[in-house]
Amino acid sequence: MTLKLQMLGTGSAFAKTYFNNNALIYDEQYTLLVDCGVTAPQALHQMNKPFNEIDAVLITHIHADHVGGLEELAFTMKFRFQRKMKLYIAEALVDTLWENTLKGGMYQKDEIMQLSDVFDVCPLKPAMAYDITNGLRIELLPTQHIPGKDSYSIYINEHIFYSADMTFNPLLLHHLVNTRGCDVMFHECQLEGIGEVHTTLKELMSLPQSMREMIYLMHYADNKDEFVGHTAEITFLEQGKIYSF
Ligand SMILES: O=c1ccn([C@@H]2O[C@@H]3COP(=O)(O)O[C@H]3[C@H]2O)c(=O)[nH]1
Ligand SMILES: [Zn+2]
Ligand SMILES: [Zn+2]
Repeated sequence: MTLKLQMLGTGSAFAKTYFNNNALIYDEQYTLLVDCGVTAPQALHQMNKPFNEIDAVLITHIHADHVGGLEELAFTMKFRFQRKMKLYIAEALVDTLWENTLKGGMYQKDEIMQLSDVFDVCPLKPAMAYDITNGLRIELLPTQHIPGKDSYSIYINEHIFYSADMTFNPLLLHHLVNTRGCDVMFHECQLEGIGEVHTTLKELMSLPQSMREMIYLMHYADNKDEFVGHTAEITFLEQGKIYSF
Protein backbone atom coordinates (compact mmCIF):
# COMPACT_ATOMS: atom_id res chain seq x y z
CA MET A 1 0.00 0.00 0.00
CA THR A 2 1.56 3.27 -1.08
CA LEU A 3 0.59 6.42 0.74
CA LYS A 4 1.42 9.97 -0.19
CA LEU A 5 2.34 12.64 2.32
CA GLN A 6 2.32 16.38 1.74
CA MET A 7 3.17 18.83 4.50
CA LEU A 8 1.01 21.97 4.63
CA GLY A 9 3.85 23.34 6.67
CA THR A 10 7.04 22.16 8.31
CA GLY A 11 7.55 25.00 10.77
CA SER A 12 7.94 25.06 14.53
CA ALA A 13 5.20 26.73 16.57
CA PHE A 14 6.39 30.30 16.01
CA ALA A 15 8.18 29.93 12.66
CA LYS A 16 7.43 32.68 10.17
CA THR A 17 9.10 31.21 7.05
CA TYR A 18 7.12 28.00 7.23
CA PHE A 19 3.49 27.21 7.96
CA ASN A 20 2.53 25.13 11.01
CA ASN A 21 3.58 21.50 11.01
CA ASN A 22 0.40 20.00 9.56
CA ALA A 23 0.19 17.20 6.99
CA LEU A 24 -2.03 15.80 4.31
CA ILE A 25 -1.96 12.03 3.94
CA TYR A 26 -3.44 10.71 0.73
CA ASP A 27 -4.68 7.18 0.13
CA GLU A 28 -5.89 7.23 -3.45
CA GLN A 29 -9.02 9.45 -3.32
CA TYR A 30 -8.99 9.78 0.48
CA THR A 31 -7.37 12.75 2.23
CA LEU A 32 -6.57 12.89 5.93
CA LEU A 33 -5.42 16.16 7.49
CA VAL A 34 -3.04 15.59 10.38
CA ASP A 35 -3.34 18.57 12.71
CA CYS A 36 -4.94 21.87 11.77
CA GLY A 37 -2.97 24.77 13.17
CA VAL A 38 -3.50 28.51 12.97
CA THR A 39 -1.88 28.64 9.52
CA ALA A 40 -3.63 25.58 8.03
CA PRO A 41 -6.51 27.53 6.40
CA GLN A 42 -4.02 29.86 4.67
CA ALA A 43 -1.77 26.96 3.62
CA LEU A 44 -4.74 25.06 2.15
CA HIS A 45 -5.94 28.21 0.39
CA GLN A 46 -2.53 28.64 -1.23
CA MET A 47 -2.68 25.00 -2.39
CA ASN A 48 -6.13 25.62 -3.89
CA LYS A 49 -7.56 22.95 -1.65
CA PRO A 50 -10.92 23.77 -0.03
CA PHE A 51 -11.78 22.16 3.32
CA ASN A 52 -14.47 20.22 1.49
CA GLU A 53 -11.84 18.15 -0.32
CA ILE A 54 -10.56 16.79 3.00
CA ASP A 55 -12.24 13.66 4.32
CA ALA A 56 -11.12 13.79 7.93
CA VAL A 57 -8.87 15.57 10.38
CA LEU A 58 -6.77 13.93 13.08
CA ILE A 59 -5.41 15.85 16.07
CA THR A 60 -2.16 14.95 17.86
CA HIS A 61 -2.39 17.40 20.77
CA ILE A 62 -3.81 20.71 21.81
CA HIS A 63 -1.44 23.53 20.91
CA ALA A 64 -2.39 26.35 18.56
CA ASP A 65 -0.01 25.22 15.81
CA HIS A 66 -1.94 21.90 15.78
CA VAL A 67 -5.56 22.90 16.49
CA GLY A 68 -5.76 26.68 15.98
CA GLY A 69 -7.36 26.33 12.53
CA LEU A 70 -10.18 24.01 13.62
CA GLU A 71 -12.66 26.81 14.31
CA GLU A 72 -12.39 28.12 10.74
CA LEU A 73 -12.50 24.60 9.36
CA ALA A 74 -15.61 23.64 11.36
CA PHE A 75 -17.50 26.91 10.69
CA THR A 76 -16.69 26.69 6.97
CA MET A 77 -17.85 23.08 6.81
CA LYS A 78 -21.10 23.92 8.63
CA PHE A 79 -22.10 27.17 6.97
CA ARG A 80 -20.55 26.82 3.51
CA PHE A 81 -20.58 23.09 2.86
CA GLN A 82 -23.44 22.05 5.23
CA ARG A 83 -21.67 19.03 6.61
CA LYS A 84 -19.49 17.92 9.48
CA MET A 85 -15.96 16.69 8.97
CA LYS A 86 -14.85 13.48 10.61
CA LEU A 87 -12.56 14.21 13.56
CA TYR A 88 -10.19 11.49 14.75
CA ILE A 89 -9.03 12.34 18.23
CA ALA A 90 -7.77 10.48 21.29
CA GLU A 91 -10.68 9.95 23.64
CA ALA A 92 -8.79 11.79 26.39
CA LEU A 93 -8.74 14.97 24.29
CA VAL A 94 -12.40 15.13 23.25
CA ASP A 95 -13.72 17.14 26.21
CA THR A 96 -10.75 19.41 26.53
CA LEU A 97 -10.71 20.28 22.83
CA TRP A 98 -14.29 21.53 23.19
CA GLU A 99 -14.24 23.00 26.71
CA ASN A 100 -10.81 24.57 26.61
CA THR A 101 -10.23 25.41 22.96
CA LEU A 102 -13.27 25.60 20.69
CA LYS A 103 -16.27 26.41 22.89
CA GLY A 104 -15.27 30.04 23.45
CA GLY A 105 -15.44 30.82 19.75
CA MET A 106 -18.03 28.34 18.52
CA TYR A 107 -20.76 28.11 21.17
CA GLN A 108 -24.21 29.10 19.89
CA LYS A 109 -27.26 28.40 22.05
CA ASP A 110 -29.36 25.51 20.65
CA GLU A 111 -27.17 25.41 17.53
CA ILE A 112 -23.61 24.55 18.56
CA MET A 113 -23.53 23.21 22.12
CA GLN A 114 -20.96 20.45 21.90
CA LEU A 115 -18.10 19.17 19.75
CA SER A 116 -20.37 16.69 17.97
CA ASP A 117 -22.49 19.61 16.68
CA VAL A 118 -19.62 20.66 14.42
CA PHE A 119 -17.59 17.47 13.93
CA ASP A 120 -18.36 13.82 13.35
CA VAL A 121 -16.29 12.83 16.37
CA CYS A 122 -14.43 9.51 16.26
CA PRO A 123 -12.69 8.98 19.60
CA LEU A 124 -9.63 6.72 19.38
CA LYS A 125 -8.12 4.54 22.06
CA PRO A 126 -4.35 4.74 22.22
CA ALA A 127 -2.28 1.72 21.17
CA MET A 128 -5.14 0.36 19.08
CA ALA A 129 -5.00 0.19 15.29
CA TYR A 130 -7.91 1.64 13.29
CA ASP A 131 -8.52 1.14 9.59
CA ILE A 132 -9.48 4.56 8.27
CA THR A 133 -9.67 3.21 4.72
CA ASN A 134 -8.64 -0.09 3.12
CA GLY A 135 -5.17 1.37 2.62
CA LEU A 136 -4.74 3.57 5.69
CA ARG A 137 -4.31 2.19 9.19
CA ILE A 138 -3.46 4.44 12.11
CA GLU A 139 -2.57 3.88 15.73
CA LEU A 140 -2.07 6.60 18.33
CA LEU A 141 1.03 6.20 20.46
CA PRO A 142 1.08 8.32 23.63
CA THR A 143 4.34 10.29 23.68
CA GLN A 144 5.70 12.81 26.18
CA HIS A 145 5.58 16.50 25.26
CA ILE A 146 4.51 18.89 28.05
CA PRO A 147 3.98 17.63 31.60
CA GLY A 148 0.28 16.93 32.15
CA LYS A 149 -0.64 17.39 28.48
CA ASP A 150 -1.82 14.36 26.53
CA SER A 151 -0.04 14.09 23.19
CA TYR A 152 -0.11 11.31 20.61
CA SER A 153 2.28 10.34 17.88
CA ILE A 154 0.94 8.21 15.03
CA TYR A 155 1.99 4.83 13.71
CA ILE A 156 0.80 4.54 10.12
CA ASN A 157 0.30 1.33 8.12
CA GLU A 158 2.53 -0.66 10.49
CA HIS A 159 5.70 0.96 9.17
CA ILE A 160 5.62 4.77 9.32
CA PHE A 161 6.19 6.73 12.54
CA TYR A 162 4.82 10.30 12.51
CA SER A 163 5.85 12.06 15.67
CA ALA A 164 3.69 14.51 17.52
CA ASP A 165 5.62 17.19 19.35
CA MET A 166 7.63 15.07 21.76
CA THR A 167 10.74 14.80 23.84
CA PHE A 168 13.39 12.36 22.64
CA ASN A 169 12.31 8.76 23.15
CA PRO A 170 15.02 6.49 21.73
CA LEU A 171 13.51 3.43 23.44
CA LEU A 172 10.26 3.88 21.53
CA LEU A 173 12.09 4.49 18.24
CA HIS A 174 14.26 1.37 18.71
CA HIS A 175 11.19 -0.65 19.71
CA LEU A 176 9.29 0.40 16.60
CA VAL A 177 12.21 -0.44 14.31
CA ASN A 178 13.23 -3.68 16.01
CA THR A 179 9.86 -5.24 16.78
CA ARG A 180 7.24 -3.48 14.67
CA GLY A 181 8.76 -3.10 11.25
CA CYS A 182 9.12 0.67 11.25
CA ASP A 183 11.21 1.90 8.32
CA VAL A 184 10.22 5.57 7.93
CA MET A 185 10.12 8.27 10.61
CA PHE A 186 8.74 11.76 10.24
CA HIS A 187 10.15 13.38 13.33
CA GLU A 188 9.67 16.81 14.83
CA CYS A 189 12.94 18.52 15.52
CA GLN A 190 14.35 21.44 17.45
CA LEU A 191 17.50 22.43 15.59
CA GLU A 192 19.41 24.05 18.47
CA GLY A 193 19.29 24.55 22.22
CA ILE A 194 18.03 22.21 24.90
CA GLY A 195 14.97 20.20 23.92
CA GLU A 196 12.83 20.74 26.98
CA VAL A 197 9.57 19.87 25.24
CA HIS A 198 10.90 18.82 21.83
CA THR A 199 13.49 16.45 20.36
CA THR A 200 16.75 18.09 19.31
CA LEU A 201 18.70 17.48 16.13
CA LYS A 202 21.64 16.48 18.32
CA GLU A 203 19.53 13.76 19.97
CA LEU A 204 18.35 12.39 16.63
CA MET A 205 21.94 12.46 15.34
CA SER A 206 22.91 10.20 18.27
CA LEU A 207 20.81 7.37 16.79
CA PRO A 208 22.58 4.68 14.75
CA GLN A 209 23.15 5.33 11.05
CA SER A 210 20.54 2.74 10.05
CA MET A 211 17.91 4.76 11.92
CA ARG A 212 19.16 8.16 10.79
CA GLU A 213 18.57 6.94 7.22
CA MET A 214 14.85 6.55 8.03
CA ILE A 215 14.37 10.01 9.52
CA TYR A 216 12.75 13.03 7.86
CA LEU A 217 12.81 16.22 9.95
CA MET A 218 9.79 18.47 10.40
CA HIS A 219 8.54 21.15 12.84
CA TYR A 220 11.79 23.09 12.44
CA ALA A 221 12.69 26.74 12.95
CA ASP A 222 13.19 29.50 10.38
CA ASN A 223 16.97 29.04 10.30
CA LYS A 224 16.71 25.48 8.90
CA ASP A 225 18.94 26.34 5.92
CA GLU A 226 21.91 26.82 8.27
CA PHE A 227 21.64 23.11 9.10
CA VAL A 228 21.35 21.72 5.58
CA GLY A 229 24.42 19.56 4.98
CA HIS A 230 24.96 19.03 8.72
CA THR A 231 22.43 16.28 9.35
CA ALA A 232 24.38 13.26 8.00
CA GLU A 233 21.85 10.69 6.68
CA ILE A 234 18.86 12.58 8.07
CA THR A 235 16.66 14.39 5.52
CA PHE A 236 14.63 17.58 5.87
CA LEU A 237 10.97 17.27 4.89
CA GLU A 238 9.93 20.14 2.65
CA GLN A 239 6.52 21.74 2.86
CA GLY A 240 4.32 21.36 -0.19
CA LYS A 241 6.37 18.52 -1.71
CA ILE A 242 4.59 15.18 -2.22
CA TYR A 243 6.37 12.12 -0.83
CA SER A 244 5.35 8.51 -1.54
CA PHE A 245 5.86 5.76 1.04
O1 LIG B 1 7.38 24.46 28.40
C1 LIG B 1 7.23 24.98 27.29
C2 LIG B 1 5.97 25.08 26.67
C3 LIG B 1 5.86 25.65 25.44
N1 LIG B 1 6.97 26.14 24.80
C4 LIG B 1 6.85 26.76 23.45
O2 LIG B 1 5.46 26.91 23.14
C5 LIG B 1 5.20 26.17 21.95
C6 LIG B 1 3.85 25.59 21.83
O3 LIG B 1 3.78 24.82 20.62
P1 LIG B 1 4.89 23.70 20.34
O4 LIG B 1 4.67 22.59 21.29
O5 LIG B 1 4.98 23.46 18.90
O6 LIG B 1 6.26 24.41 20.75
C7 LIG B 1 6.22 25.04 22.01
C8 LIG B 1 7.43 25.82 22.40
O7 LIG B 1 7.92 26.56 21.32
C9 LIG B 1 8.20 26.03 25.38
O8 LIG B 1 9.21 26.42 24.82
N2 LIG B 1 8.29 25.46 26.62
ZN1 LIG C 1 3.94 22.16 17.61
ZN1 LIG D 1 3.10 21.14 21.03
